Amino acid sequence: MIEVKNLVKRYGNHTAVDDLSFTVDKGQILGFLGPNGAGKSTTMNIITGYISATEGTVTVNGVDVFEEPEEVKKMIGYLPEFPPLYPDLTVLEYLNFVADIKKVKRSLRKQMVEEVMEATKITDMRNRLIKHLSKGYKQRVGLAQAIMGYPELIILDEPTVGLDPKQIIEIRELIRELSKNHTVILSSHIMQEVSAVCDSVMIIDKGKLILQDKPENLSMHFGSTGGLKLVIRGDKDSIMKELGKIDRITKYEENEALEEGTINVTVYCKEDDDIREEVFYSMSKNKTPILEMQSIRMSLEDIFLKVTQDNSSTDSSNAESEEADNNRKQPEEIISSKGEEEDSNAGDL
Ligand SMILES: Nc1ncnc2c1ncn2[C@@H]1O[C@H](COP(=O)(O)OP(=O)(O)OP(=O)(O)O)[C@@H](O)[C@H]1O
Repeated sequence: MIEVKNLVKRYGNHTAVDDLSFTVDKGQILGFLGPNGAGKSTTMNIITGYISATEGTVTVNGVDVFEEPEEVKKMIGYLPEFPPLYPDLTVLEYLNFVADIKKVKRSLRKQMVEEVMEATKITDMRNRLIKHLSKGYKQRVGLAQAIMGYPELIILDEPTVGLDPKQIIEIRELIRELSKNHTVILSSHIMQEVSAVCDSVMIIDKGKLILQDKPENLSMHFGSTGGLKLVIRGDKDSIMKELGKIDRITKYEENEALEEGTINVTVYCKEDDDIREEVFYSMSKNKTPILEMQSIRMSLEDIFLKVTQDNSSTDSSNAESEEADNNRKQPEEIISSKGEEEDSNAGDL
């Protein structure tokens, strides 16, 4: 469905997106995860045709974003970080306006507006001015404009930012619902969020892809934390003496044994070391069988913290520039000029 190849975006000598390649299959929800300034919004803005790339290609259903931006835009619904809403319009007026801009056929318009309001659960708010809606409802209206015209691909930039926990759950449910008929890419800096909603997670840091996998597989890529939980049958002194001969073990922690005649012990080694085989052969030679062996894996939060910490040393390069602020357009500019305009300030950093 989407193929991003060797994408690069430079602002002067600052590289916001650095040789990024990935694919998203039809019907998938891809979570785009990374700390502030990782390059999530920039990548999304390029996919939607809102800004240009310095290098690389992006195709949606085989259509090149840079060669046929209009075609691609028809396939994409976009909820930017700051949704393009008009506070002085009612929900219904606004959605009719969006349908108009998206060139929804007149004969289909009334029904589609009703369906979209139904899907995003805002029908009851149809006659309310947008400025009088809560943040959660405004976000739903933002989602409604993104799905108007039923694009195949929906891109959501930080869709739950600033919402309270109840609203967050509701928006996540909505996103899951949407994925039944659409391919969804959503960005977030909250690990919990992407693991709760997405089929696949991509972690980016400083514009580079760190990894892409299913949420449940993420920890595997980071290996163990250097810890190995063991249940071993046999004499405690003999086991501890044997383990003591393994130089690569840096620390032991004895836990309460749950089974008679066994010991529970956690052994630690350096983070990038793997002592499983050595422990196995050592205990085998000692004739003290290992009944259980479990690597202590990083939690999703640990992984994200690791990525974030690694990134923090380069914070100065991620400082929001004046240019970035200037780049944030007013709602009407976003709707009318999305993708049609080159990021004219690029290169002046
Ligand atoms: N118009 C611009 N001019 C100069 N630098 C920019 C511009 N837009 C973005 N950047 C820089 O590019 C980098 C990536 O920014 P981007 O907004 O894509 O990150 P992000 O992952 O979406 O972050 P956040 O979670 O904070 O929104 C940052 O260092 C940012 O300051």
